[in-house]
Amino acid sequence: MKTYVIGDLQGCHQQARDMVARIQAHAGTTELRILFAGDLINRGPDSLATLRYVRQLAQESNGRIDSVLGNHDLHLLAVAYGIRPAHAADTLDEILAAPDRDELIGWLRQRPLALEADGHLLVHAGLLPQWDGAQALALSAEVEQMLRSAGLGDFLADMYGNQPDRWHDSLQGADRLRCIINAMTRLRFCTADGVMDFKIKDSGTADPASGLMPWFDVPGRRSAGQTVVFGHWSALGLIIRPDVIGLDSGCVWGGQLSAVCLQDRSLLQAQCPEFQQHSGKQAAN
Ligand SMILES: Nc1ncnc2c1ncn2[C@@H]1O[C@H](COP(=O)(O)OP(=O)(O)OP(=O)(O)OP(=O)(O)OC[C@H]2O[C@@H](n3cnc4c(N)ncnc43)[C@H](O)[C@@H]2O)[C@@H](O)[C@H]1O
Repeated sequence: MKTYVIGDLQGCHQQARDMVARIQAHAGTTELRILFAGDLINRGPDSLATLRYVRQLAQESNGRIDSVLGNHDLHLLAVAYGIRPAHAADTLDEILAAPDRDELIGWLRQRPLALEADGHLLVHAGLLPQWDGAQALALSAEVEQMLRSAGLGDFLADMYGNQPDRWHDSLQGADRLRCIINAMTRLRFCTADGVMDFKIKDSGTADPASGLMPWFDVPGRRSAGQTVVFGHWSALGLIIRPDVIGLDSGCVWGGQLSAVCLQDRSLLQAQCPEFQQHSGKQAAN
């Protein structure tokens, strides 16, 4: 069995199809598992086709193809439930108007926030330093139970916000779920104590004086013994280390779509058209 993880697609349908075909060729006759790092949709040109494609792959795969949820996937749920207005930059209208919208949304809300695969832990954004892999999976399951429940609409109204910005085991209710979601789908930087920052998005580094560091560089983080695979951080770009694999190399921003084989760390990359101009580039112009 070979397991490949593909980074953030963000509605880049053709690039997704091409990457899956390359993975199939790369794996040859070996049995294959394909996981997506979340943010299947939004910002890119073809969110509807991308969501339909990944859902169909997953449904035909007998559990061997799946995706974790990203912040843009959760945003689609909130817009579809009428909780949040769409942003001007969203490219979600086709999904919202699609005849199979309910099936697509129904599939999306069944997806996990975290997955274990071949000793690796997959999550869209990050983990707080207090969590080991087992606790992260248990906390993900708490959110999944809510997303699949009849209370989803009410919860989505409570999902937004940056507080509480740190974990405590005693957190309860919407605060607890929001903290888990913010870490697993939005986190980039935090302090050594795990206080989350959501302001810095367009950089791979923070001012050292701020006390902020990438979540995966927090000394003594409890998940360090297991390789964590994540996406979300396009300004950081591809990172492959023994303890972390970061796979958002800016597909939708004119970068690459990246995929990695977890067994041997083979890297597959494809250059993508510039569907959106990123903030770093605008600042340089
Ligand atoms: N609890 C909660 N609270 C609030 N919102 C919640 C939420 N739960 C879910 N959400 C949802 O989250 C959604 C997204 O929020 P946003 O706030 O828009 O998301 P983001 O951090 O910009 O993340 P994104 O996933 O787009 O990151 P990327 O690295 O590609 O892009 C990040 C930036 O990097 C820049 N960038 C990309 N590549 C770069 C490069 N090479 N150099 C410099 N900058 C670059 C881009 O211009 C971009 O500005 C919202 O719609 C919201 O609804």
